[in-house]
Amino acid sequence: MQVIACIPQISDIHTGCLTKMSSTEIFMQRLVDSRSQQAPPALLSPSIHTESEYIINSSPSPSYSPSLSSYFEEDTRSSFRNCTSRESLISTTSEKVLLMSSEQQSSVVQPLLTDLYQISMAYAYWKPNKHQELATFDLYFRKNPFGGEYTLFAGLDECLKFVRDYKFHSSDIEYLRASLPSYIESEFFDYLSTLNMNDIKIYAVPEGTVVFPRLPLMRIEGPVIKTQLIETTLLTLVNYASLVATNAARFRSAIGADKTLLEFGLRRAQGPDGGLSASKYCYLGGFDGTSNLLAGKLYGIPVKGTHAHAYVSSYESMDDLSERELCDRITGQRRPFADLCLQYLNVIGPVLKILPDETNKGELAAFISYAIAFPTNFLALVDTYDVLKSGVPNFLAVARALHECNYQAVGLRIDSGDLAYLSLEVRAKFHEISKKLNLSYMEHFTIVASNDINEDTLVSLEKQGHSIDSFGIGTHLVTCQKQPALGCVYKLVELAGSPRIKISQDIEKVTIPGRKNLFRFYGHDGKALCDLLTRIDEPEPQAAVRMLSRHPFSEQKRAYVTPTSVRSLYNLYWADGEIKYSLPTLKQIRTYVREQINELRKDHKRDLNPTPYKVSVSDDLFQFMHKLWMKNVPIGELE
Ligand SMILES: Nc1ncnc2c1ncn2[C@@H]1O[C@H](COP(=O)(O)OP(=O)(O)OP(=O)(O)O)[C@@H](O)[C@H]1O
Ligand SMILES: O=P(O)(O)OC[C@H]1O[C@H](OP(=O)(O)OP(=O)(O)O)[C@H](O)[C@@H]1O
Ligand SMILES: O=C(O)c1cccnc1
Ligand SMILES: [Mg+2]
Repeated sequence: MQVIACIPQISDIHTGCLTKMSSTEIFMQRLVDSRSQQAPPALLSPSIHTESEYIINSSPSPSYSPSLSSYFEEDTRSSFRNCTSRESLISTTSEKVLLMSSEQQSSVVQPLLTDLYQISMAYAYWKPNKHQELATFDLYFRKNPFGGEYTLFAGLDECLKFVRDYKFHSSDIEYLRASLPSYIESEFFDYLSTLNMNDIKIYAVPEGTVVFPRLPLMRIEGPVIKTQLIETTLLTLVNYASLVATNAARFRSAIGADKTLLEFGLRRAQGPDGGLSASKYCYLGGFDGTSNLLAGKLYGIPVKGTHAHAYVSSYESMDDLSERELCDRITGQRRPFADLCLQYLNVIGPVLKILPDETNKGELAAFISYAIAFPTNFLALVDTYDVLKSGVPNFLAVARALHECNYQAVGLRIDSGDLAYLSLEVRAKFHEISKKLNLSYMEHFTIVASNDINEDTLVSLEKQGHSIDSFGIGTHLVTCQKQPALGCVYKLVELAGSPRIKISQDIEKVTIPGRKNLFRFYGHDGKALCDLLTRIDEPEPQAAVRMLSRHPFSEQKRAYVTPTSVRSLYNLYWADGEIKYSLPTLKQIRTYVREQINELRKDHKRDLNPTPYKVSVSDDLFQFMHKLWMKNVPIGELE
């Protein structure tokens, strides 16, 4: 079986258009192949063919305040206008691609993507006919990641697609028959082969909601065999998604709303599926784009990119240039572009106080060649030899020559050295040149920085002062360097109408029993005050009504709270075999994430020792839980 994410795509952004038929057919064929001959009916339904054409254009907005206007809606701007707008910096030229409907799920997400013990338990539930007993499970985590005090809930959309498409295929059943002990009754496998998730219910907080430890992010109700069987897959869909989305949001908070953040992590991610998920959920968490083309195609994320050192070092001298001319954008006249670049290097050198002879001519040739290939999107990687003595003067010479041919360069990327210092020095040189040449836009060329950037680097760069417009971030973002896993768990809280509790010596690990509701209280400033869990049949808390909220475990920790407004956090997302709630697009979730983070008080978000947010329980739930706790803990005997 092949994971869709591994499959080489039929075109990349630089090589032109995909044709509608071929991409659909090939994509479909791969989906089918990858599910061992049988594609699930949902994947073969005609709806998958309803894809529409989009233009991959410049990004919608480099800022952190994207409007709902789609990246793909800005489809009519000319290349030249793209290149002059700051929004389009380092984006690719306009290319037509087909955006696949994101209705489908990576084929790796399927019922066998689970732990053996789920199937073992399923059989053990089924054999004594216990499997239809109604169970409730809570999915939650116990500690916020990265030393922070909030987490973004992500992955819900994928969980819902998973339960929607849940079906063991004949090869899965064959595999299970061959793998499990031979005395397992054959009827169990027959039962599994007809199993679907139509009679379970999933309540959840909306995807993108800011959440906290111990809050059930999802409440799953239904026959115990089914609700148990989906544990591992739901956890794997939520854990990394929420972790990396939270990481992205923290990077965003560190650098502010006005900088462009690009995810460059595919090469460093934990495998192809990890790379694809990283691109998706970093965008959700507040990044502006990705270098990952497949993520762009599948999820409609803006794709952006520059070039690598290999390209620069592939040229040794000006003699390597096989093409030296460029057509003027307006007149169409052929211009001696390489000669113009050399000429302008002689003008720029003295202004920057460098000897034109000293810049690396292989680098200059590479820049010239790249500018001829992408005259409207020229962005040069300037640190292959020496940023200030070679890369920047060469870049500026080419930019000036482009101007002569009625194009505007976009900017440059720095991938080593002291990024704060270099960016300020480079900006100062832009300033000098723009004054000298009387070309004011040159002062505002984009400076992209990359190279092992993490959250602390961003915080530090902000403190030092810098002139970077855009950050390309890979390794530390997608691998979640500071904390590589979120510990979401899935715990039974009720069976056959009776509450269940899991006791632990570690008080934080004791589960909160029974079916519960979840409310967020807001203060008069519109900021979130605290969250409150109640028993399922308690009356809903009301705005302006004072009520007692209690710490779930510490008896003495309690407070009266009078919320200005109250929000019920759960929606019923899955019931009667269908997704009940119209799911927002990735872009809408991204906007919601920003609103959610704005609802949090600053002190919960600061990078050093943030204030913990209060997650409380109602008095009723507190009493209920502690009674059950007492009942379940045996009294010790001292001798
Ligand atoms: N001004 C700065 N403040 C804090 N961290 C910075 C700053 N500039 C760069 N960094 C970070 O410092 C690290 C520098 O990496 P490293 O020591 O490997 O140097 P380098 O510039 O990549 O060296 P080389 O040119 O040899 O590859 C990177 O993680 C980078 O993100
Ligand atoms: O640094 P990251 O945050 O992971 O971002 C992605 C990196 O990937 C690229 O180069 P690569 O690391 O492959 O090679 P290089 O370090 O030698 O440039 C790019 O130049 C960045 O440095
Ligand atoms: O486009 C880039 O500059 C890029 C893409 C991936 C990794 N590093 C850099
Ligand atoms: Mg690197």
